[in-house]
This record gives sequence, structure tokens and C-alpha cells, in this order.
Amino acid sequence: MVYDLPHNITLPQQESAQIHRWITRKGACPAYAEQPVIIPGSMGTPSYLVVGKGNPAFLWSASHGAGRLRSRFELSRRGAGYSEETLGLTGVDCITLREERRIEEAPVAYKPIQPVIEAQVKAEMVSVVARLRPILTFKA
Ligand SMILES: Nc1nc2c(ncn2[C@@H]2O[C@H](COP(=O)(O)O)[C@@H](O)[C@H]2O)c(=O)[nH]1
Ligand SMILES: [Mn+2]
Repeated sequence: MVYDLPHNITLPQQESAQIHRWITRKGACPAYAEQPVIIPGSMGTPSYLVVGKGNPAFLWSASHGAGRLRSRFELSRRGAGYSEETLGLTGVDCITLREERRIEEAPVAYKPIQPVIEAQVKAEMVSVVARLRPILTFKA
């Protein structure tokens, strides 16, 4: 399956014949009822295939991923001095022409994905279809 779901985008929203709005999602993605959504973890942790529940309380949206624990700035300044183990990169296969990207987006940069998914299931934003284990990651 090839899947492309933007997480920084403004999309039209037809709420009724009269009400026509625009929704800007920054760091979030559309999760309309029955819509397939991929919520990525990191290159070293699982990602989730979920299905949207179209919850209006969350503007028909879901999270775009686990979210960051450490900034790109911190990892670009100090990450090259951290060990592969500290970065969470032991045993992770990543192909990239930009080594700095591998470090800025190392697993240690992100929150644990499991509680992020559980919170969204509890809030009735999405339901889980499958947990996906990364085998190989390509980074531009
Ligand atoms: N499956 C993967 N998920 C990843 C990877 N790097 C980051 N992420 C997740 O995506 C979002 C967005 O990343 P950002 O750095 O552009 O903010 C992030 O919250 C992570 O959960 C990856 O290599 N593979
Ligand atoms: Mn991003």
C-alpha cells in the first residue's frame, strides 16, 4: 500500500448546503468517518494504521504522529555526539543521503507512540486496524 496523507494543509469542509468552511491542520491529519489514516511512530518504533471516526469535537482530525520529545535544534546541535544506542538507532535500517536527517529524526526524538494512540482511541477519534513494524526507512 502506498499512502500519502499531509499533516500541514488547509482543506475545504462542506458542513451543510449553507455552511462552507476551511480547516487548517498543522501537525494533524484529517480523520473523517471510515477514512484510513496512518499515524507514524518513528523509524525504530511501530506505526499504526487506524480508521477515522469523524469526531467533530476534534475537528474530524487525528494526530500526525507521536510528536516530538526533543527538538530538531537539540539533535542537530548535539545528536552527532550521542551513541547509536542513545539515539535509539541500534538495529534500525535507514537509507538517506543526509546523515543529519537520520540524527534529527532518530527514535529518541519522539514520544512513545502507544499512549498517543491509546489517547486517541479513548477520545473516539480513531480505531486501530493494524500495528506496523518498520523494516526499512527511506528519508529524503
Ligand atoms: N514511521 C516513521 N515515523 C516517523 C519517522 N520520523 C518521524 N516520524 C513520525 O512522524 C511525525 C512527524 O515527524 P516530524 O519530524 O516531521 O515532525 C512524528 O511525530 C513522528 O511520530 C520515521 O522515520 N518513520
Ligand atoms: Mn512534519
